Amino acid sequence: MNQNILRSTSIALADVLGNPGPADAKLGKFFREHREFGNKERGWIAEAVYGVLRRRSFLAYLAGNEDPRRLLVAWLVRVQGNSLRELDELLNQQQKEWAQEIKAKSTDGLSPAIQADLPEWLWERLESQYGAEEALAIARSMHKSASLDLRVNLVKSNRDEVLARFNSEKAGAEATPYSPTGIRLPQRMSINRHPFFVDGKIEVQDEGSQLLALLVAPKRGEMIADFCAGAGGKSLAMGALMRNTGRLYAFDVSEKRLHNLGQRLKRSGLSNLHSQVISSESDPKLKRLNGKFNRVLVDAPCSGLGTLRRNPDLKWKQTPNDITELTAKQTAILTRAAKLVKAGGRLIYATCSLLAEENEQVAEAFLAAHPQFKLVNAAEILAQQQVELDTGTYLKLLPHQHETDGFFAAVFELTN
Ligand SMILES: C[S@@+](CC[C@H](N)C(=O)[O-])C[C@H]1O[C@@H](n2cnc3c(N)ncnc32)[C@H](O)[C@@H]1O
Repeated sequence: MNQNILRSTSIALADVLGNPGPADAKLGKFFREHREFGNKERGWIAEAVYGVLRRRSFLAYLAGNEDPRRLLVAWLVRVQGNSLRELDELLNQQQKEWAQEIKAKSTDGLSPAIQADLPEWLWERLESQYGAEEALAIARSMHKSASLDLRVNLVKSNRDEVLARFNSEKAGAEATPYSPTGIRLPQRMSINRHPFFVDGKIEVQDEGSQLLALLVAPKRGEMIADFCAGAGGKSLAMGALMRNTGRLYAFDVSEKRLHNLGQRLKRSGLSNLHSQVISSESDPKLKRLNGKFNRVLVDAPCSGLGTLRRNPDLKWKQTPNDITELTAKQTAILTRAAKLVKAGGRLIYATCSLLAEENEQVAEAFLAAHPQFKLVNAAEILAQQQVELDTGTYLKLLPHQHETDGFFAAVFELTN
């Protein structure tokens, strides 16, 4: 790597820090506009940009400000632990002086929010919810990048076949600890051209997300709705659990996301999945489906704070006001989706948030307003699915404990 790469990285970082929009989309655009970089250089730039986003407040403290170049120098010296000699080719004279100054800076007495690398409001919420020690452990576990988890598509393959193939390629693949269909690769690698991916034998899916599909526990021949299907990660997992029988409706307000689901559907070999764009949760199209479903999954739009290993920019973008708006939306979607459930059927509410406001509080308010639904123990359902994981009545996955993204889920059953 050379000074030119560092200059380009600081341009990409300035865009990600200074403008609205998701970091991955901005970085994608940057690479499309800078085709001169090869795979190795792109990897380096992405790692540096994400590395800074994960430790932004710690690095800003060390750098003295948020100048992207100073943040990058601080990341190289204090997070990556590079010596000044190792950085000789990469830094210009002025940057070498910054590096020296940053290396010598004491970090004694840093505030907990800076240690956790969270905005103050978010640190306060996590601390009051989990206690200081666990909140810090959760936050720190998200300073690292996530492993690459794959889901084996049981309609086309099995876990042994996929494990054997990746291990013959020396990819260091392992079975995931909880999901019976999961495989974990230690390194992020480009999987899109892998023959098993092209053939639809595998999908990229975090183990936590796979567990949510198992928690829905759809059976062969049933009517299932995925109310917020997005690009269909959980729809595809559920369709495979149903062994391509029954009927699975994938709803979403985003035509673009459902279009992406369509692309993945072709590879999956599933024919039991029907996607439908809705205008909102109160789309009149839904009326004819009231009381028809054995299972309805609401994988609600949320703050995404459980996915900070992948999307570290979210912690700097969300505001307390966003959380208030999201909880109102989550409640409205859950309330409407509940009408689709048939007697004896189940409604599953899920988020990838860590905040009680979006999780337990939404679930409790729903139960209070809908006495015809009762809460079902998530650990018991998972045990029936051969998954040994007991996080209590609710499913609560935390990155520092389960090495998955942070997820919450509550299962409600409509009494006969
Ligand atoms: C957490 S994402 C879903 C992820 C998806 N289930 C998966 O596993 O890949 C939430 C989704 O809710 C959708 N959404 C937002 N408002 C909605 C609404 N009122 N009704 C249905 N879907 C909605 C968003 O477009 C987004 O795709």
